[in-house]
Amino acid sequence: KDQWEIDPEELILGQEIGSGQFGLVLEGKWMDRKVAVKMVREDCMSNEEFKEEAMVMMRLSHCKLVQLYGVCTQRSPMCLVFEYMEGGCLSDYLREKKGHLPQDLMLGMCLDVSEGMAYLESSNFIHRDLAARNCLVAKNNEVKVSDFGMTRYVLDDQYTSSQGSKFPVKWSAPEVIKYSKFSSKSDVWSFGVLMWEIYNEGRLPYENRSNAEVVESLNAGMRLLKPRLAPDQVHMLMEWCWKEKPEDRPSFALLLHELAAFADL
Ligand SMILES: Cn1cc(-c2ccnc(-n3ncc4cc(C(C)(C)C)cc(F)c4c3=O)c2CO)cc(Nc2ccncn2)c1=O
Repeated sequence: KDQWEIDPEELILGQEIGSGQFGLVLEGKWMDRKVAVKMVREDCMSNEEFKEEAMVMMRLSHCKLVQLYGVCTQRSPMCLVFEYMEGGCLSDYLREKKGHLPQDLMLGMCLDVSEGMAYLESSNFIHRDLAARNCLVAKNNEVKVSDFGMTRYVLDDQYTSSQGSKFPVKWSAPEVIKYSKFSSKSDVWSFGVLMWEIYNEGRLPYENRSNAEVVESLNAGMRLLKPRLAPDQVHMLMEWCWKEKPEDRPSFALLLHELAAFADL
């Protein structure tokens, strides 16, 4: 049997914790561990694609990535079994904690994400939709990166095409918006926006601007303003992530190094 195959008999399903991109997500129990179980609707992903994806994601293992434990393909709908993250998604968490986020917690969150992303970068794996909404919070307030690479299985072209209404323009690098040119350096651009979200306590970037207006202002060289709570040195990193040319942006390895230095680690 394939080592990523989980025996459905060992899986106990619980409450619904959300309706994800590909279908229902339930909390559950597997091998005495609390898990999150994502049911994948057949029309979203072919079985073969699904298994191949699972093999890739099983190999990507890091303490700051939400871990895939395995898959259940013997039943329909198939499901993905993940480590359970008590705190839910980071964007909701930031909004709930607004006004009570100490500086070292916000810096720690940026550091957590940069660690997970530096690992993906070293594995030549591109996230493609890095944002606070796609990070999760663990019991100990640790932040982990989630749903990396999963955009490749979204069938809704409102989401996948850069002209689509659901495309994450406000987190996307110029070369992604113009040419769909994804890279770890375009993930770095998104990381800059994610740092802005953290220091703005979960506020949405360019809140009352349309995607078209955002593209226009970026072309004019305009960038998101320094969040009130962000130290100058962190704002400097954000602006570095938003350099027009990908090669002028820092790597995640370098961002991790800088953020660790700010945290005196
Ligand atoms: C692992 N995990 C996943 C989730 C959870 C629940 C519902 N939808 C999602 N999401 N969220 C976002 C998401 C995004 C994508 C893109 C392709 C990148 C667009 C693809 C997805 F498949 C999902 C997904 O499934 C998640 C994230 O995968 C919630 C957890 N935990 C809690 C705990 C308490 N309250 C709420 N959630 C948890 O531990």
